[in-house]
Parts: sequence; C-alpha cells; structure tokens
Amino acid sequence: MTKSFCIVGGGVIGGGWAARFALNGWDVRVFDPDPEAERKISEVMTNARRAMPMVVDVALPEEGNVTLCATLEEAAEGAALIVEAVPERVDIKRKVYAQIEAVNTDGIIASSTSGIMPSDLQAEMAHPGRLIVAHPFNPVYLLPLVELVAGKQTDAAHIETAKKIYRGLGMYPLHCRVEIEGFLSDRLQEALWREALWLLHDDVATADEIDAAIAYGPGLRWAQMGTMQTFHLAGGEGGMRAMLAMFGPCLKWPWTKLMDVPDLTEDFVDKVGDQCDAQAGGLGPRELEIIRDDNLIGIIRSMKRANWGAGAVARAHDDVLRETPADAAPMVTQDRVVPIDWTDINGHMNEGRYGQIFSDAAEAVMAAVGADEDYITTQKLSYFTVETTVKYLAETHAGERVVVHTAVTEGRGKKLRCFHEMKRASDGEVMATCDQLMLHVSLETRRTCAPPDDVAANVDALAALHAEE
Ligand SMILES: NC(=O)C1=CN([C@@H]2O[C@H](COP(=O)(O)OP(=O)(O)OC[C@H]3O[C@@H](n4cnc5c(N)ncnc54)[C@H](O)[C@@H]3O)[C@@H](O)[C@H]2O)C=CC1
Ligand SMILES: C[N+](C)(C)CC(=O)CC(=O)[O-]
Repeated sequence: MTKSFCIVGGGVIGGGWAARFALNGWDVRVFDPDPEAERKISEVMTNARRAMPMVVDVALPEEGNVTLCATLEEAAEGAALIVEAVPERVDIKRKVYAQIEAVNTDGIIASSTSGIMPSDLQAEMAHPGRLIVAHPFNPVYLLPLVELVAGKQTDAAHIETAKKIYRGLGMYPLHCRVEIEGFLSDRLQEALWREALWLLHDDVATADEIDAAIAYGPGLRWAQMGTMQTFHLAGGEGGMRAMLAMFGPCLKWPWTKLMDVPDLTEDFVDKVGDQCDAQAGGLGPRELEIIRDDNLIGIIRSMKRANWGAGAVARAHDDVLRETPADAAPMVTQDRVVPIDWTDINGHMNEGRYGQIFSDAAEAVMAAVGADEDYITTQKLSYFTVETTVKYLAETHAGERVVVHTAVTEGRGKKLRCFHEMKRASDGEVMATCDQLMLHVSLETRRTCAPPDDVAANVDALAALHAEE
C-alpha cells in the first residue's frame, strides 16, 4: 500500500501516531486547528525520537517528514489512509468525516476512538465501508497494541489491509471481532478506573496507595500475561478451574461498585486532581513521560530477550526493518541506538555491551558468508569466537546511534578473522575496535572442522574484497 496518508487531530494521540509513522519512514501530513499543535507534536516527536530507537536493535529508516497543513482538505486529499484523532465526540467526528468525504472518496478512515462503536461513527457517511476503528494506546510510539474494530457497514478487506500496515509499524493489531462499546481493553481498564475512583472518593485510600496496589504487584504481571493466564497460574496445578472453584463464589460478594460512577463534582475532581499532582512529586508531564518511557523500554527489551508478548512483537518489527536494504560497502554490520538498559553505574555503555555489539556484528558477517541461523540449525555447523581484543576509545551513551564497519582480515580454512570499528553515527568518531578470531566448528562434535566449499568460497571472496579497501 502507498505510504500516502494523513492525520486529522494532532493532540496526545494524533502526535503519538505522527511519531510512530514518521519514525518508521512515513511522510506525515497533519491537520489540527489548534495554534499550539505544532509545538505539541514536536514535543511528542522529541520523546519518541529518544525512546523508539532504543526498543529496536537495528537502524530505523530515514525519518519521514511531518508537515502541518493549513486545512483539513489539504491534508486529506489523495490520502490512502486517514487517521482520525479528534476529540471523543460523535458529532465532531462525523463532521470531520463529512469534510474528508468532500475531497477523498476512497482512503481508509481509521478512527482512534477509545470506545465509540464504528457503526455509530459511519452512520452518516457517503462511503461508510471505509471506516474502521484503530484504537491505539498511549504512548502510541512505544505501546504495540492497536485494537481494530469494524462497523456494520465496514468492508472487511480494510481490516486486513490495516493489520498489514500496523504490523509494518511494529504494532500488534488485535481484531476485536464483536463490536461493543469500549472494545476490549478499555472495558477492562475502565472497570478498574471506576473502582479506583470510588476507593478514593470514599476515602478508603489515596491516589498513591491505589496506584501502589497495582504498580508493585498485578501491574508487573499484566505487562507480560493478562488476567486470564495470570489467574490460571494462581490456581496452582489445578489452573483456572481451581481458581474458579476457590475464588469464583467471592465474585458474588459485594466487593465492587462497578456499574456506578462517582459524581464528577468540582470538589471530587479537585480531590483526585490534587492527589495526582502531589503524587507526581513536582515532576511535570514531560519529565514523567521520560520516566514512563524508560521503564517501558526496559520492560519491552526484557521480553524481547524471552521472545514473549510485546517483546516478540518488537522482534518481529526488527525483522521488518532489517528487510530494508542496507549499503553493502563498507560492510555495515551494526547500525543501532544504544538502549537505556545498556548503561552502567558510570553512566555509559557497559563493557559487556561492547562484546554484544561486536558479537552481533560477527553474526552479520556469518550470515553474509552463508553461516546464518538456518545453516546453524539444519547443518549443525557454526563459527565460535576463540579470541577478541577490544579497545575502548571513547565513552558511549544511551540514545547514541552507533555504526559498526567490519572488514574480514583473514579467511583461510577454518579461520574467519574480523576487524570491527564501532563509530558514533553523528560524527564518525571511532569509539571502539575489536579484533576477533572465529573458528569453524561442528555443533555435533563441538570441534573445529573445515567449512563446506560454498561458505569457504564466500569467506575468501569477502576477505579479498576487504583487502582491496
Ligand atoms: N488520550 C488517550 O489516552 C487516548 C485517546 N484516544 C482517542 O484519541 C482521540 C483523540 O484524543 P486525544 O488525542 O487524547 O485528545 P486531544 O484533546 O489531546 O487531541 C484532540 C485534537 O483534535 C484537535 N481537533 C479538534 N477538532 C478538530 C477538527 N475538527 N479537525 C482537526 N483537529 C481537531 C484538537 O485541537 C486537539 O489537538 C479520541 O477519540 C480519544 O478517545 C485513544 C487512545 C488513548
Ligand atoms: C482513558 N482512555 C479511555 C482514553 C484510554 C485509552 O483509550 C487507551 C489508553 O491509552 O489507555
């Protein structure tokens, strides 16, 4: 699908979408009548530029341009995808769709609504088949979930197209097959929020205590398993059945005020607002966003190692990005941003991570000569490192983009010797070098052996090419 698209509404969510798309290389046209829109979007972009590259382990594509348009018509004309992120009111959204339809009759319109049914949104449209809901989560540039919902008149093919687009952006499109208000995630979130507001309203607990009750316990579990699997484990060997037997009857006890909402009187809003301000401990929203983002990066990266949940989605995103063709000469074996969890008590990249970067670079060389993952698993052959000499020449910090250039300096028989230079992308300064000797091994005997002819020929050819440079 063409990358011609636009965003209508550039607030919290529109700004987040702009960042997610632009950092994935899409040019973004935005319309928002708010005179502050440009500043707000650029602040979200700053956060995203810092955070998103730390989740990926490869280079992001060249950032797309974000252009603010003077009118909605200018933004929407010719767009194959129109992301709508205007306030949560049916009348405003319907009015926006009418304006879009005056200049664009076939682009997919993806509403960011948190819970309005797409059937209601599309009711007055001339071409309702193209309206879908694509409900994201804040911060849109880090959280992978996007709920896709079709209305009664939606053309089902658009849901499939949307799945491909959002996967390409490193997201997890969850198709909510049955159309209900609030979809899946906000049904669950709002049930908890209602309960939390009552606890605060009735002076059972403060905002801080209510948040502690989540953040130090269930919240940590929820990042990697939802309520169902979490409670399945809580039932021990009997699993969910045992849980239902023991705790199911308690669900009927009068624990909850779930269907009622406290009146949002001025006093109550102040009570909640004051406690949340106090909780922030003097930190402003941008400072809190950075803390939130760093924690999210750490959580996602940890699950990436386990190839689990949101981490598995991030890994799949790396694979999509890796397919973007890279320059062949000089051989670029790594191009990445240093993530926040790679730094140590000295406030710079820990020496172990240099080892990781050079090891990843060596794997890129191995793949280039044909000793890739498939070779290792099917032929039970590989290369092992037997010697490295690393020189640390300059400090490397979180958020810096580094590029590794590798030359094969020896490629005879079992030997594959590489010289890696890790440079700071912004100014080309060499930050570290690594001389690495690998030997070809059989994974069955765990002993060295000659590589097959094709791999040996590739190693020779690469060594000859790099000797000329
Ligand atoms: N804030 C959140 O946590 C989430 C919000 N959403 C949904 O995203 C949508 C937008 O919400 P937010 O970004 O939070 O609100 P927001 O208030 O931050 O942004 C809305 C933006 O729309 C602009 N706008 C108003 N009328 C417009 C028009 N006619 N044309 C173009 N722009 C117009 C406003 O100037 C504002 O910048 C809503 O449907 C909301 O339910 C979805 C997920 C999470
Ligand atoms: C509060 N909210 C309904 C706007 C929340 C969402 O829709 C999603 C989120 O980011 O939690």
